[in-house]
Order: sequence, then C-alpha cells, then structure tokens
Amino acid sequence: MTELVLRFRAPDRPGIISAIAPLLATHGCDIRGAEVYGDDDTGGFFCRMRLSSPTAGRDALASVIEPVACELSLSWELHDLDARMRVLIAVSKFGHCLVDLIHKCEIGQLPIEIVGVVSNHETMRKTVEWHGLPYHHLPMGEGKAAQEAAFLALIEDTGAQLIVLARYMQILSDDFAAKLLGRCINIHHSFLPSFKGAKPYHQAHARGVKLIGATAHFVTPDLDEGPIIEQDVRRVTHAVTADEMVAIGREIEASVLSRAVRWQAEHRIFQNGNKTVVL
Ligand SMILES: Nc1nc2c(c(=O)[nH]1)N[C@@H](CN(C=O)c1ccc(C(=O)N[C@@H](CCC(=O)O)C(=O)O)cc1)CN2
Repeated sequence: MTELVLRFRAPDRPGIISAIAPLLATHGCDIRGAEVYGDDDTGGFFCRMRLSSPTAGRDALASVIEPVACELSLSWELHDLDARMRVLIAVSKFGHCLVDLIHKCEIGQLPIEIVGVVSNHETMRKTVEWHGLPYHHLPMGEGKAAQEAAFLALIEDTGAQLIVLARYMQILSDDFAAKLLGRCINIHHSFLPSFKGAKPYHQAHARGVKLIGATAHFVTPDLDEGPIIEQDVRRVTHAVTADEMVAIGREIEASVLSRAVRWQAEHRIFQNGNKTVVL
C-alpha cells in the first residue's frame, strides 16, 4: 500500500475534481482525505488529496494523471508520503528552534530528514554533533558572497529540499534569496508585520505592546516580507521586561516554526501571490 499526496492548483472553474476523482478510482486509489480552496480574489483553485494506492506506485499513477492534468491546465505534484523531506537548518547563536526541530525529528513528530546544520558561528556545533548530525561552520569573515557561495554548494551537495532559517541572523543577498524562493522558511521573532529587523522584542517593549509573537514565512529578497505560513502570540503586561519577552518568545518561535516545517514536509502549503494557502 502506497500513501501518497496529490496536490494541484489551477484557474478555478467547475469540474476539476469530477475529472480527477474517476481517474484515481479507475486505478484503485482511495481518497483518504481531501481539502480544497477557491480564492475569489485571485480566481485560483487549490486542492490537496491524501491517497491510498494498493497497486499503482507513485510513478505509475503520475503517468496516468499527466495527460488529464495537462488538459485541465493543472499545476500538480504527487508525493510519496513515506519519503521524508531533506532539510538543511541554518542557525546563528540562539539554538532553541534548532534543538526543537532536531528533537521532533528524532521522535518522529516531523516527517523530515535533517541533512545538516549550517552556521556562521561555532556556538551550536557541540549540541548538533552530539545528535550525530553534520555541522558546517561558514563564517562571514571571507565576505557575504563567498559565504553564500559555500552555503549554496552545501544545499546542492546535501540534496536539501528545504532550507530552514532557525534564528539565522544574516540577511541573505537578493541573488541568494531568489535562488531559494519557495524552499526557504524563516522564523521571525515578532508578530509580523510589526517590528521587522534584528531586535523585535526590544522594539515591542519600547512600544508597550500587550501581545508578542512569532512568524514563520517564506524567505524573499525583501527582509521579513515573504508569504506568511504560521503565526502565534502571547499576552504580556506592562511589567514584562524586554529580556523576559525574549524568554517568552523562544517557546512561541519554536512551536510556530516546527508547525510550518511539518506543513511544508506534508506538502500542505501553496504560495498564493504574497500569501499562502495551507490545506
Ligand atoms: N533575504 C532575507 N534574508 C533573511 C530574512 C528575510 O526575510 N529575507 N530573514 C532573516 C531573519 N531575520 C529576521 O527574522 C533577520 C536576521 C538578521 C537581521 C540583521 O539585521 N542582520 C544583520 C547582522 C546581524 C548580526 O550579524 O548579528 C545583517 O545581516 O547585517 C535582520 C533580520 C534571515 N535572513
């Protein structure tokens, strides 16, 4: 039995599901779950189906879907759910999101394979190597261009399908960010669009907010402007210091980022203009 995810998007119109469903039934596929969304603003239609296929494997099924999808102008993907997404994690000095991802991967809560950890500091090497994972120290000393070239080579060498910036505090150049479009997720330590930049908790404290939060988003060349995937908040009072906000924020950041990574690994996220649809 093969567990698969079929996901597709197309200009919205009647008859898309009724064209696909019989095809799946003909090939013995059971639709175990399905979510759809039609966007009135963009006219887009989005669908994610979880399939059980007793006989046809991924490639066999893909070969019969292709002609129909072409006829319907579908942009589609078919993923084997047993295949874990290859993930390269980037971190600077703060390891709370990194260790949360490693732990959740180790206990099987995240369907990913961590292919390595990259950092511009040595701070997290001991922890990462203790978990038996490769650590790649890429300091900024040789300049951003050289560092990013080494970072990109690592992405290619490891076959990483997703790059996670787990409190990686370097702004990626426009060229590098453009090369990672749709496959790089960042955790920003504020409730975007408020408090962009490097020190959001101090900005929040200075502003006197009553809620602080974290935002997972796809990385684009524009700092902290990428499509938002997940957010969460916590209530704070006048008595909470900036340092206490940093401490409260760690838990929010880790939970928000791990949810975004799980959804990406489960092929649930569609980019929809500068927004996302999560099915
Ligand atoms: N092209 C992009 N690169 C990065 C993004 C992004 O959205 N687009 N997100 C950041 C993460 N981040 C906030 O979430 C962030 C990181 C770093 C800075 C910053 O000002 N860094 C300084 C250096 C700071 C240092 O060395 O400690 C800098 O790069 O000059 C702001 C926001 C990750 N990259």
